[in-house]
Amino acid sequence: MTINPNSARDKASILIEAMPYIRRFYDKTIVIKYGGNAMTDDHLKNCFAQDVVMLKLVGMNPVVVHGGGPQINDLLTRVGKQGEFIQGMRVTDRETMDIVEMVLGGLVNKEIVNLINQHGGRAVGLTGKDGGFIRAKKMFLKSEEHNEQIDIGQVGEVTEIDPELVALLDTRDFIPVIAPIGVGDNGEAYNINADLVAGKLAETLKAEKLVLLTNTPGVLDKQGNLLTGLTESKIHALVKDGTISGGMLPKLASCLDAVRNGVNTVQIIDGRVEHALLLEILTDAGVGTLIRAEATPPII
Ligand SMILES: Nc1ncnc2c1ncn2[C@@H]1O[C@H](COP(=O)(O)OP(=O)(O)O)[C@@H](O)[C@H]1O
Ligand SMILES: CC(=O)N[C@@H](CCC(=O)OP(=O)(O)O)C(=O)O
Repeated sequence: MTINPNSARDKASILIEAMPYIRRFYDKTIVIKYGGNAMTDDHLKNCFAQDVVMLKLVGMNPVVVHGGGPQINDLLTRVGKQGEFIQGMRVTDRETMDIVEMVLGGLVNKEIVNLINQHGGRAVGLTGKDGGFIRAKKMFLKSEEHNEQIDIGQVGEVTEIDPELVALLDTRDFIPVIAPIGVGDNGEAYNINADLVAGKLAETLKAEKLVLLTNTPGVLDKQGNLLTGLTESKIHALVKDGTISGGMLPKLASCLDAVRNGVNTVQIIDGRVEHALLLEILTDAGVGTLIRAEATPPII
């Protein structure tokens, strides 16, 4: 059927289509990871902010965790430094850490907060230092060949998230917008991959859904076809044969952690599509890659 958006009947049917989704997600927490690669142009950023406000207005509790990898790279280049990644994690020396905090906790966080507020929401920006709510410790990577530890500087892994601050904001209908910076036992700042924070936060908040917006249609096979219904064993096979690499590695690791720990649905979607978030949550047209627990039957 072709939908004519000018016809009253078709407009109504689009709205009615949203009803089961609104019912399902009403009063539920939805953690949204907004990747730096999906923050490409102003129009898309405005669409994203409108979608978040819409979800809040229909009674859901959206919590935004944002990245900003490309935006950090831009500032590093301006100060004459080159960004370096190992296994999808930025090598973070002290100077880089300062830039990460400036970009994530400052520029990117406040831009998203401002956009949501301009569209009628009430967003509040946080980093893990606020209320000390994201605790972290130093992360070491394992070298694939020699099983040795690789030190990548001030990069952290989440040890604990205190859900109270987010819950408090929720009671007053604020929308939390969270930058992935954690705080260590001695007050030191850690640069944490935003996917890892989003996954852990979804678990801690017992979110109904985790949605990750990025710059691909989802997880693709070697021919570029979209894959969905991915389970742990399928993901391991795709990592082993080199289909999955770079930034997709931490993304899928945190998706798997989230489904293992009680988040009902985890979906990677294309943030370059206008209103991708709204389409994913409120319509039958949601696309992208669904990640599911091994034993769960496919949702559709
Ligand atoms: N199998 C795959 N399917 C899709 N993307 C992949 C795959 N393997 C690696 N990637 C890379 O992962 C990137 C997404 O991760 P990342 O750059 O960290 O995005 P974000 O900033 O949204 O977190 C894609 O742009 C792509 O370059
Ligand atoms: C340790 C680490 O790699 N941290 C990331 C944090 C930002 C991020 O994750 O941004 P995206 O979601 O846009 O990739 C970084 O420094 O780029």
